This record gives sequence, C-alpha cells and structure tokens, in this order.
Amino acid sequence: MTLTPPDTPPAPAAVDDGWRPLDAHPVGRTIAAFATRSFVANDPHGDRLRIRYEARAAAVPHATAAQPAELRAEVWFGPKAEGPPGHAHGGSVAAVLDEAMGLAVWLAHRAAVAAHIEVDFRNPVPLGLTGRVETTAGPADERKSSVSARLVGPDGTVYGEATGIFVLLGERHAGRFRGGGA
Ligand SMILES: CCCCCCCCCC(=O)SCCNC(=O)CCNC(=O)[C@H](O)C(C)(C)COP(=O)(O)OP(=O)(O)OC[C@H]1O[C@@H](n2cnc3c(N)ncnc32)[C@H](O)[C@@H]1OP(=O)(O)O
Repeated sequence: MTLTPPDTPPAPAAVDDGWRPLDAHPVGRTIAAFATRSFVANDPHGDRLRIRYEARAAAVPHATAAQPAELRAEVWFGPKAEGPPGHAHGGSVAAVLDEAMGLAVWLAHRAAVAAHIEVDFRNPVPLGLTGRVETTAGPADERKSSVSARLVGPDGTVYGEATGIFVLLGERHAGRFRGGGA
C-alpha cells in the first residue's frame, strides 16, 4: 500500500486531447474496416505486427496547413517481423510507415495510394518493441497529398522517419484498387 503524504498536490485531471480509436470516427470506420484486411493490420493477435490506429477527430476531414490531419498508431513488432537477428525487418518498418501515411491521407482527404515514399531507418527496432507511429497529412491539391510519419519508441528514440506522395483516387482510377483477392 502506498501512503500519500499530506502535502502532495492532487493529480491533475486527465486531459481529453481528442484522440479516439479510428473506428469511432465516421470516415475512420471505413478505413478501419479496410485495415482489418491489410498486409500490416490483418493479424491483430499474430506474432508479426499488431497495430492499433487512432484519429484526432477535431482534425478531420479536410486537412489544412494550419490544421493538419493526424492519425497515430501503437504498433508492436513481434518475433515474426525479424530481419537482422533480434530486430525488425526494414520492410516491416517501411510497411507500417507506408500504411499509416496512406490511412492518414484517406482520413484527411479521400482514398489514396502511395506513388512515392522515402524511409530513413534511424535506429534498429528490437523485436518486442511497442512503438508509436505519428503521422501528419498536409493539404491536398486535386490529385495528391504529401504526408510524413515517424516511428518513436517509449523512451523517445526515433526508429524511422518517412515522407510520401499519395495520389488521391478519382475517376481515372476507376476499376483499379477495387476489393478483390483470390
Ligand atoms: C483504397 C485506399 C487505400 C488507402 C490505404 C493505403 C495503405 C498502403 C499504401 C500503399 O502502399 S498503396 C500500394 C502501393 N502503391 C501502388 O500500388 C500505386 C501504384 N502506382 C499507380 O497506380 C500510379 O502510378 C498512381 C495511381 C500512383 C499514379 O498514377 P496517375 O496516372 O493517377 O498519376 P499521374 O501521372 O496523373 O500523377 C498525378 C500526380 O501525382 C504525381 N506523381 C505521380 N507519381 C509520382 C511519383 N512516383 N513521385 C512523385 N509524384 C508522383 C504527378 O506528378 C502528378 O502531380 P501533378 O498533379 O502535380 O502533376
């Protein structure tokens, strides 16, 4: 049992910073449904990657430079994400950053696919790490949006940073990127 000294100030009230599970937002619900099938997020109880997305509702839809849309995630790199011994495969780190950037653009604007991404691997990701992915989707023009993301550990270590150009899907893409599978 812990005794609280009488001169200890009361704990500050929890601040509601606006972050909610992704499926709590109307647009986010559609995106979350996609994520249940995606390469990164389709095995939430597996041994490779487990990821949970959150969105800040106040920032969506329609990101602006002054108020960029934000999507973040908590991600766990399991033993089956291995690349170098004991550490996550770079492809798994890139995939996590890629998907988070794509979902951030979709949340802020509309469905989009990656045209170009760049990833900097700043530190090796130890297997078993639970990190946070932070994204910032900027404004879009008629056809594309730029976006960035980073993977940060609980002690503030930056493991990866990425930037991307995501092309917004429109009429000219009709028939491409439809659901399918086998
Ligand atoms: C369904 C929603 C899903 C959302 C979740 C996503 C999660 C994961 C994210 C991904 O990994 S998506 C899968 C990987 N990406 C792909 O498979 C896309 C493959 N590439 C294509 O299908 C086409 O190249 C693409 C649709 C990206 C572009 O073709 P378009 O014919 O629509 O592009 P267009 O040439 O008209 O260019 C549109 C704009 O984007 C720019 N652009 C296109 N490709 C670029 C590139 N590679 N680098 C830089 N900019 C590029 C281009 O310059 C132009 O800019 P401006 O409007 O300013 O002129």
